[in-house]
Amino acid sequence: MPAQLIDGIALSQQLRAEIASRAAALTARGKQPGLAVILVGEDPASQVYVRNKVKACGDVGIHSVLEKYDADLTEAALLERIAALNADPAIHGILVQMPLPKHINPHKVIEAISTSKDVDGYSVLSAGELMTGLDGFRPCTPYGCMKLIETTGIDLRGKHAVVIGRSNTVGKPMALLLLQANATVTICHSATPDLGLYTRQADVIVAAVGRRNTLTADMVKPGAIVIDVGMNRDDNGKLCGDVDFAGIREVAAHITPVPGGVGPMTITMLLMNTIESAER
Ligand SMILES: Nc1nc2c(c(=O)[nH]1)N[C@@H](CN(C=O)c1ccc(C(=O)N[C@@H](CCC(=O)O)C(=O)O)cc1)CN2
Repeated sequence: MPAQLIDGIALSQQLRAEIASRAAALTARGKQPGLAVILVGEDPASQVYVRNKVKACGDVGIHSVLEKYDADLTEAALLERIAALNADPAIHGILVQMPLPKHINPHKVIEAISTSKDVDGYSVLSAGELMTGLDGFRPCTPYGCMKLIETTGIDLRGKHAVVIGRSNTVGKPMALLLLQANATVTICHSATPDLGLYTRQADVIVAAVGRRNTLTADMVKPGAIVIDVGMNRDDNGKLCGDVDFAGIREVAAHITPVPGGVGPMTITMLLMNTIESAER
């Protein structure tokens, strides 16, 4: 039997309905949640993402402020804007769309955002909170992956999870969230020899490498859960993930599609973090 699809669009709709009612409750108490979205430069994909974020905010009753700047904005000017937003009581979350132009240091920018408004969960303090099990903001993509895994109803306690990728924004926080859920976690990466040796033992595989066909059917244990974080283009320019979806669908028990899997959840969990910030 082919694997069941884990539908990120359907789950997003469900969670966004919950977010909308929490936003309405806050607004009724005179505290409408607010998100500031900052875009520097003209990267076409980033323009789409910020537009979608602003629209998503409107749909769930979160007040949003979109600040768009030319690519030659100075780092100092950006830091000044962030300082002003940190002090703005109507703003509960600040998001700076990545990537930034080369002359701006993304680490400096992320660290300038107040931890209490770091709804991307990218700062060193937020990472430390996740690492130590404190109640901070979880980075949106791995947070969304956990919600997708939850829909399978499978308890992760004692399961073997393999994360492919070690980025600060996906791979590392993903591994920590799986660990928090009591999975036994292995992190594989570009220097791992014989990736299949590890993935064939996994009950859950999260692929976040940014290279298509990294995971093929022969590398997956029958009945596994496969979460595909990749966003690549195939030879025909069509969006595809990191895994051979058609092949793995015949082996796995649950799999996320690309598009329509992890991607929509990234924006939904940003909304969730913004609500959580306003509720704190
Ligand atoms: N500050 C941030 N910058 C970036 C983040 C982030 O979480 N915070 N993530 C990515 C881009 N991103 C959101 O910003 C994002 C990427 C993809 C999707 C999505 O819904 N993808 C769709 C497909 C879209 C398409 O057809 O092109 C899907 O997978 O179904 C949402 C958000 C980098 N920067």
